[in-house]
Amino acid sequence: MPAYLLRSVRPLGGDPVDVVLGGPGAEGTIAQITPPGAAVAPDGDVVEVDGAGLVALPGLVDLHTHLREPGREDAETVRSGTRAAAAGGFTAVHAMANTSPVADTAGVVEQVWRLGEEAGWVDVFPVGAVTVGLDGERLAELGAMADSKARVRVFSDDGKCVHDPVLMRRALEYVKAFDGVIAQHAQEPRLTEGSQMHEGVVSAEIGLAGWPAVAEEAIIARDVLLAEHVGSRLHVCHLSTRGSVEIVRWAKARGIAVTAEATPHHLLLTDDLARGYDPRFKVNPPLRTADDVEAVREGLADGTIDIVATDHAPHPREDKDCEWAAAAFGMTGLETALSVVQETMVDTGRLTWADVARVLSGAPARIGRVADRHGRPIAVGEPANLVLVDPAARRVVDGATQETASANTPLQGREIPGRVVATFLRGRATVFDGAPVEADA
Ligand SMILES: NC(=O)N[C@@H](CC(=O)O)C(=O)O
Ligand SMILES: [Zn+2]
Ligand SMILES: [Zn+2]
Repeated sequence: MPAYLLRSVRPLGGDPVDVVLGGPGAEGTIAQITPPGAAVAPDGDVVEVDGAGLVALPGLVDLHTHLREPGREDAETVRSGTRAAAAGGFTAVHAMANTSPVADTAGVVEQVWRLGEEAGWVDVFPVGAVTVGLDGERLAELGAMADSKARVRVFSDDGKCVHDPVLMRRALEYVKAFDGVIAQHAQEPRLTEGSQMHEGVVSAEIGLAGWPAVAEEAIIARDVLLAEHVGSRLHVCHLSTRGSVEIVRWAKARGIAVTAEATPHHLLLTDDLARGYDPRFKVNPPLRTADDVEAVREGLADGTIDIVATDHAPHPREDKDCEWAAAAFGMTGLETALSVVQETMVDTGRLTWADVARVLSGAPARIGRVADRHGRPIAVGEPANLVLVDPAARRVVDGATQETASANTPLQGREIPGRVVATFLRGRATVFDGAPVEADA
């Protein structure tokens, strides 16, 4: 593996520096950070990169990815999904548990973890299911998953809501023993029976069954109170409404240990897009109104929302190329997340690149309890997990040419800013010159 000498990159968008990754005695770590032109090439094989204009960020960490393996390898595999993650600038992803079989035992989470190690594109941290089979009836063996090789700390029935308040309470109590967190998919099931899109003016006009904001907000309100009552840690998945932002803001002011995520699509897109009945825009929770999008941006800017998580949800063509009501919920996001955050938050002046490093790397690593290895500062001696971004580039999204095995991007044909030029995982380039690099290449 060569060392890399990155000339004149801008860590967190700050002043240019030279950065050296790896070299004798510093394998896998950041070896030097110097004023531009002052870095000394290490002995041995060195690749020099002209980094003028490039922003360096710590490798991105996704707390919410669906890799679909085991069971739905027609939509994605650990290999294809993590290659897509590297292409998007990620060095770690948390893989959701709604696979087939469900990741509800030590055996399945270890299998997913091992597949991630073998693929080598990013570190894969399996999420464990809260309930057996995601059926919401019996707690899964959370302790066994925590103690397994996969060291699970994040537990979620994502795709489904843990709607029984007694089970939710027990799960919150149980994970305290190993510093775990329950990541809730907040969707009151009775209020969303048959729901197809956000309940509002557009759903009434086009005649699709509504998914009211209150179905999300009622669960978040209940869960922050449960987290307070038992003194445990709650994470709110893909929060999408103004009311949800307000509840989390209230809970944080009260000192409740709650964290929240927003997806790129809820930062950018609205329910108006359902008018064309194109199932690309069908997702859980649904795309909401422009006012909700504004509230989510405000929440991310003021720290109420801790992180951006992709909720990358690949689906094969036959589950998306059909009429709206029959189509699966979900959209891909790993390869466009950073660009959407740039467009909605950085280019609008609402977040700095240092903030982006926090919401897409530092904070998700802390919430997922992997901050000993990921989401670290860009400093000498730290693991060389980095992404180099060209914020001046523009590109047109095409699902057919992405690394993910599925084409259900909601941004098809759209021009977005920013491009990942290189991704480094412990000093190895997983992406170079904008293209994925096989480990043995
Ligand atoms: N977001 C989605 O619409 N779908 C996700 C499940 C989920 O995140 O709730 C999926 O697994 O396809
Ligand atoms: Zn979900
Ligand atoms: Zn999800």
